[in-house]
Amino acid sequence: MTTLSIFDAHNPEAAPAITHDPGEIAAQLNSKGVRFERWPTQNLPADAAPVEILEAYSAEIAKLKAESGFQTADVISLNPDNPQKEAFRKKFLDEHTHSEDEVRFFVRGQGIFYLHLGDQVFAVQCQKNDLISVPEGTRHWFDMGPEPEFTCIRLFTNPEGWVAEFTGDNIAGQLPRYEALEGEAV
Ligand SMILES: CSCCC(=O)C(=O)O
Ligand SMILES: [Fe+2]
Ligand code: NI
Repeated sequence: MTTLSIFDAHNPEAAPAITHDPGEIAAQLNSKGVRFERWPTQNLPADAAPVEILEAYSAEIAKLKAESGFQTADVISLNPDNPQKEAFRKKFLDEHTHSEDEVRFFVRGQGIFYLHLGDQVFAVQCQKNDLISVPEGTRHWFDMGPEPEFTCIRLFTNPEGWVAEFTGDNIAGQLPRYEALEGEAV
């Protein structure tokens, strides 16, 4: 179930405020300038090739490109049998920013986006159907967990795609990781 857990960035050990209501999650995120919507998905095989996924969602990608000026789309897809899963998980686990607006659309599985907005961290446990934006300059990180299972379409305004600037802040290490949040919020 999609879940939003809001933490106090200065008191990461305090219990978060938790909601599972998609309307409430959207309202909370929208009030911070973050887009959150639930879009229809198709049932594609877990091992579908990126080109097949981009083709299957070409209408949605065209809509997002026309609306928001996105130039590039790619696909990130992980399964628990991926021998490089630990390295992939690590790649996104530290707080970073992007110098452009980005969108993520979960067409399969789940993962947690942590958005550090002012004095709060919004941990969004995204699921299949969830579309979330990461506005330019937003401090954030992503945890796919130890047994990753997801397919995400990513949209970029930068033709080169994913470029991250790490903040050097270790806040990500102070908040509960995927394993802890998964149990707490379900
Ligand atoms: C679910 S997409 C992988 C994470 C990512 O692209 C990001 O943190 O920018
Ligand atoms: Fe990112
Ligand atoms: Ni619950």
